[in-house]
Amino acid sequence: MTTPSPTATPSSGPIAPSADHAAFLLDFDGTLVDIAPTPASVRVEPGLIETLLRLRDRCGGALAIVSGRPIEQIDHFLPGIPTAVAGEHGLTLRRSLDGQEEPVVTTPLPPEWQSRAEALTGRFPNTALERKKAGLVLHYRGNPDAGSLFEQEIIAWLAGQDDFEIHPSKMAWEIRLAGIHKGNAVEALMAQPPFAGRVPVFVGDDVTDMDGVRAAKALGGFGYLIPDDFPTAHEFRAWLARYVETA
Ligand SMILES: O=P(O)(O)OC[C@H]1O[C@H](O[C@H]2O[C@H](CO)[C@@H](O)[C@H](O)[C@H]2O)[C@H](O)[C@@H](O)[C@@H]1O
Repeated sequence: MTTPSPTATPSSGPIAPSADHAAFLLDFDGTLVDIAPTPASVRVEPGLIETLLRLRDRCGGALAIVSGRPIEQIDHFLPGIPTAVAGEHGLTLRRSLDGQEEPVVTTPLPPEWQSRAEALTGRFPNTALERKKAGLVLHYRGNPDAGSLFEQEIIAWLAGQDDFEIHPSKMAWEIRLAGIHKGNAVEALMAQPPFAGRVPVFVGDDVTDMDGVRAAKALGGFGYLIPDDFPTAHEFRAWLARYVETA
């Protein structure tokens, strides 16, 4: 359990510990960047890199991105910015800027699911298949009518096995390893420097982020969701920009 720390309140919005006590663990899509038509088309807003670098500096390096995306995608959009990155909802972890991704032992995804998913997304225009280290995402933002059929198909593929689960995402269905969630990543990060001993502040926007919120609160910290606590991702980023100047 972390000891109580002074809180800082930027001119408006939720409270957070002062920067010399805080560790920030932030979601990417829908939080640091607005949701876009495709995963590749998200845009990092002008000023965000500067805010994150200042945040990392003010928090003694305790800045992590905890994303559903693979780590290399976070590196692409935020190169050299967060100290640590957890990818694929906590399956993968790199704890430091110059460190290596920690080795992961995964159950191999049954190859027939990949070919079934390719066939399925091939039947529906403007849908897409995203492959991860230990999972698949079937995106239907470009064709919302495909969503319920994707769900039914995936549920049928997964029947009779316990290694993988179906999870909802924003206009997407994801197959992931059972038991993997962002709460594990928050706990693992908070156990070691530069995060250990600080008060976690987790911010996200999606169902997958609720585990991060729960873990941060269980560690004596703060967990915030968009739109419950910040009306929009843009307003969260504006709050963060004010925080780095005042906290
Ligand atoms: O945990 P996050 O960092 O929020 O990542 C969650 C998923 O984000 C991506 O998909 C979502 O964002 C896309 C870009 O805005 C959007 O086009 C898509 O509809 C959303 O589902 C990413 O592709 C997934 O791998 C992440 O799990």
